[in-house]
Amino acid sequence: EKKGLQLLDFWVSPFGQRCRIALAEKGLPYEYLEQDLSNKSELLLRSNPIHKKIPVLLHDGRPVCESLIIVQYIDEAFPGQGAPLLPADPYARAQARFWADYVDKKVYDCGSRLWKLKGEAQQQARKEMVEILKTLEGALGDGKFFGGEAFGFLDVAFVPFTAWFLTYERYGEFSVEEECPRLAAWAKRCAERESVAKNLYPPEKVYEFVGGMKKRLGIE
Ligand SMILES: N[C@@H](CCC(=O)N[C@@H](CSO)C(=O)NCC(=O)O)C(=O)O
Repeated sequence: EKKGLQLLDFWVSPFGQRCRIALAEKGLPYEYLEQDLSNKSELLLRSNPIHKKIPVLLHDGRPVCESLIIVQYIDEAFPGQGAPLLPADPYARAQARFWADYVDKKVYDCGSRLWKLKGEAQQQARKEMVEILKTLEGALGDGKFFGGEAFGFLDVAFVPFTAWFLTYERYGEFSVEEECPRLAAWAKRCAERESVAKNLYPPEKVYEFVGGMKKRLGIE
């Protein structure tokens, strides 16, 4: 098997972007392998036979699956590289993992309902999304980052979704700036970091991608 790091990924995936940002924050070189999810490669199917999803990190040929697990693996497998992503204190680690799990449980699913559904169901998703973002803004408090002074694990877990805010705002007819000004400021702060700027796509590109998905799904 190949030595070093390969990342099986898909350009617009917020889950894959978590891994790209973590690798960049650690200064770790890796081979990026874009995957065709409509015609999955042998490599993807044998690297993640259970979920058959990206991202998958291959470390000296050994696969690590699930984006939050990959980010934590990177932190643990390369301790000397760059700053730690997870806090040292076990209680702080538990809190960071709690909120990363919250992001995983809430944001993507609610966001998908926001652009897939219509009428009452879409209104419900809009209400939920504003609630989710306000809750996350509460977790941020008046910190510079979710990790406090330092950009950390929870920032990595959530920041890819900031490229979807424009899409959520347009389909949900709300403004993140208005509803969650501190969260909007955090997103701008993160966007100034090279690891984020290099790995997120412009919100308009994400909006176009979602428009294409709606067409492919036959949702006008
Ligand atoms: N919990 C996982 C989710 C990955 C995922 O949804 N990957 C999608 C593309 S991004 O939306 C995927 O690979 N889908 C392919 C498929 O479902 O066939 C993680 O955090 O890594």
